[in-house]
Amino acid sequence: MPESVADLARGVRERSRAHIARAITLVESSRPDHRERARELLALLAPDTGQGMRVGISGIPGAGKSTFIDALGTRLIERGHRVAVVAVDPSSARTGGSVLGDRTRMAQLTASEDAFVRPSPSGAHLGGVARATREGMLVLEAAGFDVVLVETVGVGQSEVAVAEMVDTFLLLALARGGDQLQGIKRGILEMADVIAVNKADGEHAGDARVAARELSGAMRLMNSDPDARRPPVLTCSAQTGDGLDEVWEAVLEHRRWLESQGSLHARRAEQQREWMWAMVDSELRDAVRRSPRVRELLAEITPGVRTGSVSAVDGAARIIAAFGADLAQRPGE
Ligand SMILES: Nc1nc2c(ncn2[C@@H]2O[C@H](COP(=O)(O)OP(=O)(O)OP(=O)(O)O)[C@@H](O)[C@H]2O)c(=O)[nH]1
Repeated sequence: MPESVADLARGVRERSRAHIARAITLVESSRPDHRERARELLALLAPDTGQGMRVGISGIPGAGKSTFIDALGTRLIERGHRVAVVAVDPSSARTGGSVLGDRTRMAQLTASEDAFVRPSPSGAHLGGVARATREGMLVLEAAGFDVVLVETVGVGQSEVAVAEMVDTFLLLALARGGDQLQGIKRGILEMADVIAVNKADGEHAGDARVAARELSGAMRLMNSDPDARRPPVLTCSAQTGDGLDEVWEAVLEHRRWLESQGSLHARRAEQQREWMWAMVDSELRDAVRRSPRVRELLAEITPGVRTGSVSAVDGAARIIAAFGADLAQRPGE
């Protein structure tokens, strides 16, 4: 007999690590009966969510994300915070195991009672992974974690998914020889609320300062509106701890700026609305793929779509019609 959802919710609120882990496993599952229980659980926990500071942390592999999160998280715990780390890494589906949020990469945090480090959920498509991470974040907020760090790799669409679930988006950059912007996509710079050039230590300290100045200049060029907020570009060393307090102060500063404009509330309200539609998209997509008529039709038309004898437009219209026919027959589905 599985434990009741009410017991699970109580355990989460009482901060039992075993309950928290089971609750996150439940919200990560895509099985329809688990989804039903997850919805009930999230409804019970809803009054205790939302109070966390949600901070996204992005950077190309090797930028030092895990070292940074370990060091920053440890400092925040020393100041009395409780820190959760979650991740969005759809590539973990391919490797069969998650890279981000790996326990061994955040040794200090993992050992702390006031931290909870959860690897990226695995999943075939980004929408499902992002849903699971977002719901995991809500569970952790209900368990009293007041800082939630959401880690992601600095490539592709996962940054967008993370930006849509956090209050502040922090980009960790690296100083490189020559063109400092190399490897950082413009779209990611545009999403950044705070930028920190990491590994500003030893012989590289000077390079990091140059890179920070160049990035700062690039941000000015990207947005010429004199009234626009420009993300600060700082330098830090996750290894020595230099600059970490300043980076956190910049995160808090961004938060105060959002609050002063009423934008924190507006940002979250907009995220909720977009989130609702993302769920509709993802659940519809799953329902269409489960529909028996659609499955039959797919077997019939997919070879033709590949060779071009059935156009993609025509194929899509027939899939939707087949799904509609299934729905009409079984309105409860
Ligand atoms: N010198 C220096 N090295 C650092 C710093 N931060 C991280 N590193 C080193 O950089 C390497 C990559 O750091 P990680 O924290 O694993 O980087 P990551 O961005 O999580 O990288 P992936 O695991 O590939 O996603 C490790 O060898 C770290 O020891 C720093 O501030 N200074």
